Amino acid sequence: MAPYTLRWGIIATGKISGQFARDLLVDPSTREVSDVAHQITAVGSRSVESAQRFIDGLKSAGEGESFAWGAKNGVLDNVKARGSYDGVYNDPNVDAIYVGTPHNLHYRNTKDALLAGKHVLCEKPFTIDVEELEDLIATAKAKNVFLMEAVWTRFHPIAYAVDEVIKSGKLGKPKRFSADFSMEYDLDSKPDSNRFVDPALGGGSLLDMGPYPSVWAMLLLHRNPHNTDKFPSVVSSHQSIYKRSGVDLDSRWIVEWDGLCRGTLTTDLSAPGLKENTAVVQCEQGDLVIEYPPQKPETFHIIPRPDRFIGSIKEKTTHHHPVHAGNHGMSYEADEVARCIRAGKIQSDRMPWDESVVVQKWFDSVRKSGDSATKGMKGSAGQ
Ligand SMILES: NC(=O)C1=CN([C@@H]2O[C@H](COP(=O)(O)OP(=O)(O)OC[C@H]3O[C@@H](n4cnc5c(N)ncnc54)[C@H](OP(=O)(O)O)[C@@H]3O)[C@@H](O)[C@H]2O)C=CC1
Ligand SMILES: O=C1OC[C@@H](O)[C@H](O)[C@H]1O
Repeated sequence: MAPYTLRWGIIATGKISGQFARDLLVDPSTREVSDVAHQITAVGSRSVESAQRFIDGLKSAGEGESFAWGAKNGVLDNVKARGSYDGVYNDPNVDAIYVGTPHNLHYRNTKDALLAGKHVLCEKPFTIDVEELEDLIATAKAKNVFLMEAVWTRFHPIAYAVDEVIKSGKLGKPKRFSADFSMEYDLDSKPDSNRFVDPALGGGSLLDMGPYPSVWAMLLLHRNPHNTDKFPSVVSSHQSIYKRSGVDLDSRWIVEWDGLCRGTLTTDLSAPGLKENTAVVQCEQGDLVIEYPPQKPETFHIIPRPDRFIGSIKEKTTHHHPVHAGNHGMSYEADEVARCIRAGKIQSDRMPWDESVVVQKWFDSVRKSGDSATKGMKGSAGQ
């Protein structure tokens, strides 16, 4: 049977939109996919020149680059450069919109696309606050269109492999959890307009990096068969402030899953991160440990408890699950969007709205309890 082909409109021509578009141009068979395929039919930017440059860049992939396949095989046939985002929302040749703008714009761009009747994949973090997110969900329901937060990591091969271990029950009940995303970003060398530095763009470590320790909290704890708490909340948090602009340099928060355990989640723009244990769940029978980087890990370990504690895991085992060669790792989430839309679904079981809401509420709590320049930032829902 011919694959179902989803026609994408890309909103914004920044760094990650480029990465997402290049992954749409990779031959799906290289990741063993034959049921869905992708086309890019429009690119929208604040300037038509930038949209055209973006398209030209995709078309001029060098021989040997994995995304050269798409240009030769029709993925960019009939693609249009648009000098406004509206031009993409209103394009009848676009089925689904990818939103790759800074955090403060996710709500406005996603809402406009949904209102135009388009399906939407919106970059993380979904919105600035949970009111915005709830409004987007209500809009997707009202328009009967698909909506998902682009948490790409959830769709990586390693995420499914970790699921299997958790669901097998061999680790037993979780006792505690920690997950971190840190990177030495050198904010001092960046201009005031940089999206990490500028509070008006939703800058700081929490909103940008917080989705990744949260991925592992959701996969290792929240979706764990031992968990019954649908609304785990933040019981304590702390933020350090980057003085020049007032954004959070680091954020730390503790979440409690009632009846299960607590987890510590951290983000940091000033330190390089933990190579071998970026996320750890300690369970009755042994530990599961995921290596850096948390947004795209390739390796996890299952580790026995320390010698003087008895557990049924007797030997350390190491498990490698890289993304397929030639693929940055974003095509898997695009495949999920295509499959859901083909099936007539408006949300994904793998990245459901209620789980985005749980995480968004953590960010709201940490932000509002802290002292950063985004503390009082209100989303624009209802305005
Ligand atoms: N999944 C992942 O791995 C990653 C996700 N991200 C997420 O993607 C989003 C974008 O990040 P990234 O691509 O790094 O950001 P960039 O700054 O590289 O790009 C953002 C783009 O948004 C558009 N834009 C519209 N209004 C503004 C504005 N006022 N200021 C700046 N840009 C504006 C611009 O495109 P134009 O001029 O064409 O309109 C710009 O190029 C964020 O939500 C981020 O968290 C980022 C990196 C990795
Ligand atoms: O989503 C992301 O993943 C990779 C990071 O380097 C980046 O800051 C972030 O936006």
